[in-house]
Amino acid sequence: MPRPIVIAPSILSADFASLGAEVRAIEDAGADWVHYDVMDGHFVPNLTIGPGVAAAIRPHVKTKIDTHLMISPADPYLDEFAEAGCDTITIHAEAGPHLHRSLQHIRKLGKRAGVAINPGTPPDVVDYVLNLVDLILVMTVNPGFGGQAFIPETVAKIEAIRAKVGHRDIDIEVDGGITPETAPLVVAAGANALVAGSFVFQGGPSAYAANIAAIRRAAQAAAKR
Ligand SMILES: O=C(CO)[C@H](O)[C@H](O)COP(=O)(O)O
Ligand SMILES: [Fe+2]
Repeated sequence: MPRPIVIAPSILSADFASLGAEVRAIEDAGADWVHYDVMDGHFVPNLTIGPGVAAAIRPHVKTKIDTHLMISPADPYLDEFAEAGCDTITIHAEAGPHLHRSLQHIRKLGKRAGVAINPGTPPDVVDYVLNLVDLILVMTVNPGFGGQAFIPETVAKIEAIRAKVGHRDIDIEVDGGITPETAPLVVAAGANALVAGSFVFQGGPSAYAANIAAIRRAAQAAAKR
């Protein structure tokens, strides 16, 4: 069975002064997961939020917190993100020397384990951890900021990852520059989980449902082909 299409709005583009209300609004508008971006000013050139804010929004989230750790090292913080109530914890393959050990640790914490790969990273880094991952995040921009343009060369890499994953129970997620125009490209290449920040949050809460629906429609049309 193919994995269902998932739309995961990135709260990087939400109003940080009202995160609880923003999370409730995107879920009411049809979000499948809440994508939670953690940046350390070291692995990526930007700083965002940590496990404390994840714990604060947890009571407002009915779906899943899909955590994208853009931090190095990640290992010292995995327990804290698990305790905060994150459901999926995704680490970057480039962020540490012990990808296998880090993924084992996330699984031991009882969480879904994800591995993310930057646009310049070859797909082969996932070859020997396929049995340890629930999600592979193919970055479609260089991580660090919302609102960047989709990098078209990443489409071939999504295809390569889909060929490796086959019908395993693993989500293939994309993140960066996802809109109704780019969604069909990534879904046709094999992605099923689509993160979108600036597109979903544009226009404020009254526009969230239409924005999510526009991406979902474009993705589902491509999935049927
Ligand atoms: O991980 C990220 C950036 O590193 C964000 O999830 C991503 O940027 C989403 O934002 P947008 O849809 O605006 O590109
Ligand atoms: Fe992200």
